[in-house]
Amino acid sequence: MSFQKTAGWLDWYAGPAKPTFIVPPGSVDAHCHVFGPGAEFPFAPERKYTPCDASKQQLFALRDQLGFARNVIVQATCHGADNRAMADACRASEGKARGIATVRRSVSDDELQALHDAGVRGVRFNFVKRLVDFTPKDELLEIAGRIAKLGWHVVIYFEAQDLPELWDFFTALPTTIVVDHMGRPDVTKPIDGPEFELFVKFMREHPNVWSKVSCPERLSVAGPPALNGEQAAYRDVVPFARRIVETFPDRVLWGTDWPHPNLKDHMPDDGLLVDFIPHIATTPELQKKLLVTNPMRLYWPEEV
Ligand SMILES: O=C(O)c1cc(C(=O)O)oc(=O)c1
Repeated sequence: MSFQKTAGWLDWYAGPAKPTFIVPPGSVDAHCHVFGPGAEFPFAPERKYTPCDASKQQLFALRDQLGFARNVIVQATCHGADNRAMADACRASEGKARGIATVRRSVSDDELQALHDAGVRGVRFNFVKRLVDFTPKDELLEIAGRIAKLGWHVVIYFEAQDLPELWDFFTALPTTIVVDHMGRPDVTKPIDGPEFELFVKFMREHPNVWSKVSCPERLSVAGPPALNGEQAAYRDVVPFARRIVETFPDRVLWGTDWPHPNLKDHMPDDGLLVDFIPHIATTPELQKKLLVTNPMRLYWPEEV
């Protein structure tokens, strides 16, 4: 099948810089996606956007270029609950990728087991309205109860203003919870204002909650973009990410978010995104936790 990209779609950045920051050995890019390729793994009919292709081979080439050892491949919403592209990439990685799936209540135990065998270790619940249709909470709780038995966790994606309304649901989940992109703070608001404080409280009061300190390119308002060798990109996001890394050093993960769906302004150079890391994890100890120890504990516990 051939697909027409959403109007204005920005393709991922070809030929990223070699990062100046050398990541510690065994580093994990804990949030990235594959898109199709559409001809092999068609995009889902219910999708809200149609991306460019971004194949497993291209993802693995990026991993090597950036100096990373492993990936966690998160099911992208353009594939709905059809996990074939993600699972195929995990299987092809020879143990160097784990996956996060999207499933419906109708998923069978055999299907869950097959995903587990491919390397899946969690499911994603998405509350960002421009990306997905609403799924009833009782369906999500039922899924969470089932995947908990496999030792999986739940990844949640939501926007900061929706946390109050979602709080009771999130705190009822029985597994480890991983928040995508710091719960998308509005970085024009004060770092010690009520909105971000609520997110910090969410993590402080719930030791099962982890956060990805990813996506400065999505959250930044003031820039500058990670392009053309910029070594101090997305300065307005730094205090937010740094606060989470320093307050919860054992519950943070980092990912490129390649191939960066739905960016409207610019497509970052992923090499320069890696150079963002030492601004938010400022010591070798914090960097090792963020990039190696934490993701290994969550995704490859049998190796630690
Ligand atoms: O903000 C987004 O548009 C976005 C979309 C998806 C997805 O479509 O799965 O994943 C992300 O991590 C971020």
